[in-house]
Formats: sequence, structure tokens, C-alpha cells
Amino acid sequence: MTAVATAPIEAPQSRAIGLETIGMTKIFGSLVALDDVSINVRPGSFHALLGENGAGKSTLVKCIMGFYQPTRGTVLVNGTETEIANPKIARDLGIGMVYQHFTLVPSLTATENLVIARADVPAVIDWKKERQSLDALFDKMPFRVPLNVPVSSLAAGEKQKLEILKQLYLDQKFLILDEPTSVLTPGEADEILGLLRTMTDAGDLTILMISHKFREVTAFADEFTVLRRGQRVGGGMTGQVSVQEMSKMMIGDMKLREQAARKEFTGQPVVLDLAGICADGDDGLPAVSAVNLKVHAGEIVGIAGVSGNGQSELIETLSGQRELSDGRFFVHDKPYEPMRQQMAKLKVFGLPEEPLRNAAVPKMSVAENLAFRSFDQPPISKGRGWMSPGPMRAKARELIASYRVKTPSPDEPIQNLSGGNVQRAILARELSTDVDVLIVANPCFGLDFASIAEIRGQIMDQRNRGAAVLLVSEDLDEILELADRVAVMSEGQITYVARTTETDRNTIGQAMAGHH
Ligand SMILES: Nc1ncnc2c1ncn2[C@@H]1O[C@H](COP(=O)(O)OP(=O)(O)OP(=O)(O)O)[C@@H](O)[C@H]1O
Repeated sequence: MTAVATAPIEAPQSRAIGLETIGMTKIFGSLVALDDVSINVRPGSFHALLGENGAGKSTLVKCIMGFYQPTRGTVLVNGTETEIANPKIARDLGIGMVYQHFTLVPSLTATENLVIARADVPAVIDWKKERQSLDALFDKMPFRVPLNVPVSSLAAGEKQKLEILKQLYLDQKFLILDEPTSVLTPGEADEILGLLRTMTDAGDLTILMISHKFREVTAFADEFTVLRRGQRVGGGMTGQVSVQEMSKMMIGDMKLREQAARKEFTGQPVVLDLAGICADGDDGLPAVSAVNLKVHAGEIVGIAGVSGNGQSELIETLSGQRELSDGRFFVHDKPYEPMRQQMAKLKVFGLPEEPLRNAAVPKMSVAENLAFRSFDQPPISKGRGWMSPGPMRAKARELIASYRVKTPSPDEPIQNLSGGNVQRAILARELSTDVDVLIVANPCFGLDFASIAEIRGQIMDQRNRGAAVLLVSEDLDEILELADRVAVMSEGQITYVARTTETDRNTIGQAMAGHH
């Protein structure tokens, strides 16, 4: 690490760290992902980083964290030019990052995860003492996370809290948060962001938060920067700029897709029938208990619930990733087993959570990933297992264009796409043919607001065409906007079902909290 003084060192007023990037540029092959980006994150500020999917937000923070070496540009830490060659150097400087995905070791407890994450972890650990000091730390926090059970048994919201607590435990002074609230309920999000805001106000911490949620940005951030196509296109104090102005900075003059009209149906047949579905969780205990639910043609049934109440396991059973311990599925009254051939025959499609992990082969190209549904059918299949690259690429180009997937070419490994663009690519693949049943879990996770309008529009189009849609979402607004009926899942069971027009947010919220 070299530390060259380039400017008078701004004596930090507080323990928090100030950080600037100057002319940050990152080029991948022929793609300029970051183009001369200078941002200034003052010590003790809560700074939001905004931009549509693929704008360069992750690339910028990865350059700051030392995951990527910038093609050009420098980082100043507390006014001093600092080369951050790898994440360990960032961490030693007090710069920590909380990712969208989890980094905790699932088989270890929260206590074990935190203690082994420390740079000064002793050779012989006095676990009793460590637990006591952790208890003392957590006594100061407005929420608790179970410390002594394996992390794999924690709900997504608890894991995310723990990721943030880990950084506070490691005493980092500059935290980069990559969409930290995606898996949290609005209440949990407010709790965590509120705690962090108290710490920035006290001058103990600086936050740089990537977010697509304007509500959180205006409620908790004091400053913001907007990136578009790799460039800094705006920024300022959040209190002085309206949400409309911020969104215009993000997307320019692009027109948003209008909310699709809901087509009225009467007397539609049941297409998807979940009959007494039971399944165990990773810990071997029942996670889904006797779920009965019918979804009609031309209907969206939204499953709401606090994460960790069996929704993920239910979706996994429907996509064949988890075995049933009891119960059956029927599609058009025929027994349905979630295997590739039956899915194709009965036209069952889906977008699971974390599509890069669950629905893509990261190292394969975008074109190959887009062809997974059709590689064994003409024109892509030439028979006897041979694939035709020409038609495959042509089909990929068509889907890339109509779903506006941002990729340098169809041949790019899909893992190089931004998170939102992976999501769009998988949805393009799943919606590209005739769909009878569509199963989607948190389809707008990590998407910018323009893409959300696009994806929700696509889901509504499928419903209007007569598909039966099962939508699991942690975003109640999404369910209220899209679903015809809402079902609440609590402790593995469906505890409440109502037509969306005949219920309200409060009643659903109470059911989600287990009051039914
Ligand atoms: N390792 C890589 N190799 C090639 N291209 C990459 C790589 N990482 C990112 N890119 C490209 O750089 C551009 C910026 O991506 P980045 O992930 O920074 O966007 P983002 O603003 O974080 O988007 P999102 O909101 O979808 O996460 C995208 O076009 C992406 O495909």
C-alpha cells in the first residue's frame, strides 16, 4: 500500500472516514463500465449511490474495495491518496462492505461467524468470554439476532442484520452497503437504516449505500450521487432535490412502461393446484406444512409473508429443488412433478430467487443461458445433442433486444452482467414462450424502478393472456399492485387468503405478524 499526501489532510472531525474517488475509470474489454467518476463522501455522511441497472454502481464500489483495480483514477481516504490493492487493505483501513448476497458461513453460529471474521482472532478462543462481549455489544443495538444457532437456520432478514452487525463488530468506520434492505421488511429496513443514521449523525460512521428505493434514500441519506452509463450525471443534498428529479437523472428521457390494465375474467378453471404440500427445511424440521392453494387461469395469487416463513422452501418444491415430504401438485388436474420434461409439457415456467445461482450457469454465455429452455428443440437443436450456434445467437439477440438486457454481446459470460440484467435475462428466457403457469419469487429484487415497471408489466401480460401466476414477494406493494388474491404464509402455513380488492395493508400486515 502506498500513501501519498496530495492535499492537506483534512483532520477528521470524528472517527468516521471520508472518502473521495477522482477520475475513477474501469474498462472491461471494449466496455467502459466507469468513465471518469469523481465522488466525495464526507466523513459522517450517509451517502446514497443511485443509478439504473448496469450504471456502474457495483463496479465503482468494487474499485473502492480493492476487488477491481481501476483502469485509471485514485481513491483518497481522509484526504490522502491511497492505493487499495485488495479487500484486506480496505478492511485494514476501516472500510467494510455488506453485499446483497450472504457471506456468513451457514453451518457456524452467529457468534462463531463474528469471532472468526476478526483480524486478531486468537489461536485459542475463549468462547464464553467472546459470547459475553458480544452480548454486551448487542445490548446497545435496537434489535437482536439469535447468536447461538447455525446461521443456516436464520431467516433472510436476520442474516442481513447479522451481516451489518458483523461490520459494526469489526469496528469498520466506512460502510458500503449494496442494496442492504432487499430482503428486509419495511419495518426491519427502517430499524437498521435508522440505527446506521444515528451512528453517522454521531460522527462514528460513514455510509455509502447503493439503493433503488427512493423512500429509503430520502428518509435516511443526506447526500446522493447518480451514475448513468458509467458516468456521474448528478448529485447533491437529498433534501433539496425531488424524487422526480432524481429519477430523471437516473433514466434521462426514457419513457416508463405504463401499468398494464387488468383484464377481467369470470369462471376461469383452476390451473395450478397445491394439495397438502409439506416439506422440510435444511435443518430437517418442517418448513412448509399442509399448504393448500389453487391458482386459476388469468389469476395472480400473491404469497405475502415475512421472509423465513416457508416461502422459499415452497418455491423450491415447485421448481424441483426441494423434495416434498407430503402432498401433491396438479396442473390442469394432472399430477405434476417439477421435472424438465413435465415443465415443458405443462408449460410451467418460473423465476426463482437469486437467478444467477438458481437459474443460470454463471460461466456460460448469455446466449447459452437464454437457450436452456429451447436447446433441445429446433431450430437450436440439430438432433443427437448438437446445438446450432447461429439460431441460438439469433434467438438470444431477439430476447436481449425485447427485454433490454444490457450485455456487450450474446457471447458474454452471464456472470459479468450487472445483477439487474441477469434478472432480466432469466425472465426473458422464462417468458419467451407460451406460459400456462408462472411461478415467480421476488421478481423485482435488485431492479431499478424502470425495470420494475417493465417486469411487472410482463407478469401482468402473462396473466391477461390467461396464465396462472403464483407470485411470492416480500414486497407488499408489489403484491397489492399485481395480485388478484393474496395469501399470507406464516410459520409454514397459509394463514389468510383474501381478494386484494377486499382487504387492506393493515389486515395483511397483521396476518404476516402471525395474528390470524
Ligand atoms: N467482471 C466484468 N466483466 C465484464 N463486464 C462487467 C464486469 N462487471 C461488470 N461489468 C459490466 O459493467 C457494467 C456496469 O455493471 P455494474 O454491475 O457496475 O452495474 P450496477 O449499476 O451495479 O447494476 P445493478 O443495479 O444491476 O447491480 C455492466 O454493463 C456490466 O455488464
